[in-house]
Amino acid sequence: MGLFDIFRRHKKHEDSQEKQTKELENGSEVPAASESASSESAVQEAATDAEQDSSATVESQPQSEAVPESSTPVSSAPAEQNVEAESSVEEEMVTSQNDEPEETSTAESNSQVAEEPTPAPESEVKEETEESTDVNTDETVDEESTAAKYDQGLEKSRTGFGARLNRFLANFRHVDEDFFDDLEDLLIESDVGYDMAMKLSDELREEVKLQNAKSKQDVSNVIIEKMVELYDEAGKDEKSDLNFAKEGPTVIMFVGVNGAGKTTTIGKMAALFKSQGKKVLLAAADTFRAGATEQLDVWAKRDGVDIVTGPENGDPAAVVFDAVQKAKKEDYDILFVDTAGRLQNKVNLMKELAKMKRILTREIPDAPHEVLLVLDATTGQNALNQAKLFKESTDVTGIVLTKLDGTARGGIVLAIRNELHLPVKYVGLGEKVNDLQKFDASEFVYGLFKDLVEVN
Ligand SMILES: Nc1nc2c(ncn2[C@@H]2O[C@H](COP(=O)(O)OP(=O)(O)OP(=O)(O)O)[C@@H](O)[C@H]2O)c(=O)[nH]1
Repeated sequence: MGLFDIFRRHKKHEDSQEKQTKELENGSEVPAASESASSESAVQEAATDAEQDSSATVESQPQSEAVPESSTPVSSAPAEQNVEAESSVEEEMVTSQNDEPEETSTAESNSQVAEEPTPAPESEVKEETEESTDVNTDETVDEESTAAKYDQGLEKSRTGFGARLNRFLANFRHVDEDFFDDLEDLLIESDVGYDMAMKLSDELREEVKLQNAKSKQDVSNVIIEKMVELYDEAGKDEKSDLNFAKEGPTVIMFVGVNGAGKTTTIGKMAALFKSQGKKVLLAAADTFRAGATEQLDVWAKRDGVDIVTGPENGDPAAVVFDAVQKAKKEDYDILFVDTAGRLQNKVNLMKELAKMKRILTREIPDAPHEVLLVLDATTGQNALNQAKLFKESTDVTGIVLTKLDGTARGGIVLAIRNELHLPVKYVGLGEKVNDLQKFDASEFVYGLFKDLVEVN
């Protein structure tokens, strides 16, 4: 199954680093290790700079809003606005004029005014110049920094869930019923979920007997091995890679409750794809939460990507309409759509998301290519309950699990897979722009349990 391969790989790497450090202490040359360490710290510094820069960008926001309104429609080539020459961030701003983005699908055509696919409402399009790419866009995620990110981001869970399991195993005397009762409690308290905890404990009863595991190390290895096996099993048909359009723009919609980290995730993901040379457009379709558009706009400036915004409390579908038209006409590779996270009224949420999806599908038949649900890992069972509601409201295709660095109970990844059957595609391991990582189950297991598993 290869679980212990990653532990072996990391051990080999650590051993070789240790060897190099020793050699360095003894005065011999050590180029590779020191280089990788400094490149890692350079990325860290860049990210810190970005954090600092972001406040400056926020302050420059009013300036951008003072740009005169234009009547140039989005559908035409963007009209140039004479923005300050030294403003490297915002080169063009186009204001389009129609009122509602009607979204007359064939099914609805009787009840709706015929569609006029002219530019939508008061949406604004802000475009970034190449020079505006000021921070963090050249980050590439190599294997080593991925491992380091998981290592740092999961520290809290490792010293929470991992260490508790470690203590539990250090103190057990017999693998008896009490042992399994206590293990179930520990797993549930670590957000693994009730069903998963029961399943795990049932299977462990058999496995421990089968492998005749008695020592702490044997039992520990069996538990972790079984966790990974059940995790793999629960998601064998899941695809954790993002689904990209075969041609034309890839549209990724983000849903989730306020505060889960949607805006931050979009900002981080836009930086990541821009750094890979993709042409990225953001649609600020969360027009209901005060400040949501401005927050996304700050990310657009930081990342040096274009954004389509609408007025506060305006129709979010109008923004989506403008954005998808623009993405198509101007050959964007990726369109990220931020949506409002109102769960108070499931029917409204469902209608709102369905309306946006209809607009997208009408413009690009296989869009949206992904509907990513952003969940806050620190909210445990609540996050799972929210996920169930969103799943009932729209076709969610994957999860972005944010703030994993902020929870001491990383078991939620197992619960998501077992209860929701949705792939975790990305994880947030910190607040910095490069702390968003593609989900890697092996790195996750290693980051959580590296102190428990011993390999030769
Ligand atoms: N530590 C940590 N903080 C995060 C992560 N993702 C987001 N955050 C923080 O969580 C807070 C809320 O995230 P936002 O993106 O602002 O979420 P929001 O705008 O309140 O709500 P939505 O965008 O509607 O989800 C911000 O302070 C983010 O910096 C993460 O992976 N780790």
